[in-house]
Amino acid sequence: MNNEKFSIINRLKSFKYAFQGLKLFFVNDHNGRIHLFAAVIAIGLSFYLKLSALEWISILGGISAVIVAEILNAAIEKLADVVSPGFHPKIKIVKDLAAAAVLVAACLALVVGAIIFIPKLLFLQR
Ligand SMILES: Nc1ncnc2c1ncn2[C@@H]1O[C@H](COP(=O)(O)OP(=O)(O)OP(=O)(O)O)[C@@H](O)[C@H]1O
Repeated sequence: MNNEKFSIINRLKSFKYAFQGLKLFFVNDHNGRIHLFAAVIAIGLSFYLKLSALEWISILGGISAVIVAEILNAAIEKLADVVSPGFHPKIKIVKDLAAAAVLVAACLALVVGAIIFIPKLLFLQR
């Protein structure tokens, strides 16, 4: 437990650092930029297709799961590169597991997107 006195300034600083992390991810990280682009497309399509509240929740849930997984994956990769700059079989397992988390979230988001968008897009063309 932290015995430091509660300070609103320190809480605000934590937000500042978190936003610095977000900026690092979405501006400097290639995967982050790709995910931001995909999220913008999905949100744009959701507005265009006038999704219901439940459909919006599913799409936003999918987007956040992928972005959260990718941010944690990027953080783990950076930490692993400091801990072991050279090849290490255990670092391989750590990095592969972190990448697997992104893969699972991305596949599920893709399925959710397909279930919601495909019937609406097919219906639009008739
Ligand atoms: N230090 C290491 N020791 C062992 N295996 C590693 C190491 N670094 C990377 N690897 C292997 O290479 C794969 C890719 O690692 P890397 O850090 O390049 O991830 P990436 O997703 O390609 O990176 P980026 O996000 O920069 O594109 C890992 O999943 C792991 O199997």
